[in-house]
Amino acid sequence: MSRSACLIFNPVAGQGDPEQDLAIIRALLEPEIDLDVYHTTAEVAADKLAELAVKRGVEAIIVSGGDGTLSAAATAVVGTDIPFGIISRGTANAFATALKIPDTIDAACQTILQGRTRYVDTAYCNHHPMVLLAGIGFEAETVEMTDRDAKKRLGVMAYILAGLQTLRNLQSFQVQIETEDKIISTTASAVTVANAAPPSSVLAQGPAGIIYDDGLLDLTIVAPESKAGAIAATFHLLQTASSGSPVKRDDIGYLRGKQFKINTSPPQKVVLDGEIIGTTPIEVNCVPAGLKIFVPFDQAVSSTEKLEGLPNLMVESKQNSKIQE
Ligand SMILES: Nc1ncnc2c1ncn2[C@@H]1O[C@H](COP(=O)(O)OP(=O)(O)OP(=O)(O)O)[C@@H](O)[C@H]1O
Repeated sequence: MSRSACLIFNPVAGQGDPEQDLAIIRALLEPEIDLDVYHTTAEVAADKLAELAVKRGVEAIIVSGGDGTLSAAATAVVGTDIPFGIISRGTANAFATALKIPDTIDAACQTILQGRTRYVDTAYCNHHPMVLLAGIGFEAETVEMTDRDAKKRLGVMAYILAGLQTLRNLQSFQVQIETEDKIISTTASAVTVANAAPPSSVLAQGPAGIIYDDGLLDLTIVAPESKAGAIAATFHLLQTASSGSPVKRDDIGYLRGKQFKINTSPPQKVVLDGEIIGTTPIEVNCVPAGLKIFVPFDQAVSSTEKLEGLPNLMVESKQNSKIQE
């Protein structure tokens, strides 16, 4: 057998039968990959298991669980250059969707077997590694209201019900956002800094498309003046995200940058990749190409460079001499 990997498996994630899920994963992967399987427990989380795997110098790390498990494991793999395989078995599967990885066990395993990898950006938020997004305000309140029991019973509906409940008590706050070249002050109900985001993360969808390998973060400010305005703004974000056009409402703003320092008055809860990490202030810094993930063959890899066609082009490698004309 030529390939090996550490498989980190959360036995309580999602609504499926974990024993059956693991049997399917093993049946699909083990003919080609020598798997070393570790289960997460209530005490030993996926980040600890991934950290130990990195220390052992494994060839690849494959993680199977919900968004919490995938994000936690990814934090230990950021910056290591160890390929990261994603087998999503959660409620929302935002992690896989944001990174355009299939979210069925079968297709996710095929993606890993194909062995194609690409680099994606990550970020640090107050020194915590971040793959998807940091949400201030509305999103953090919604996540806090959605418990594991509700998710088991209701699935994604649990988030929607919690969202509606939060909307009923919609709070706005003063926010100050410092970028590399400006300081912005406004009133908002939600501020979201996204490295990557699935379409379902509506509050992150200010710009037309979030690019996860451009070395930049996308910040969206949602500042409705009433509950009716909040519903209209959310609907507008849904529409513009699906049509790929930028937002056009006065109560929604967005900008891109390599880093953001954000403070609010009063302090607001912060959710980072699905987990509450504390309250504002936060500082978020992009880490270009921080994570190497297995991706499907049909995923278009956007080019990071285009030089061909330029007049009198000559490109020289710094090690060798001229390599392209
Ligand atoms: N063996 C276990 N027993 C109890 N809890 C566990 C165990 N393994 C992991 N956990 C807990 O599972 C949580 C992570 O769950 P995860 O997010 O992967 O699944 P989910 O909640 O079903 O999915 P989603 O986040 O997509 O809704 C962590 O809080 C972790 O402490």
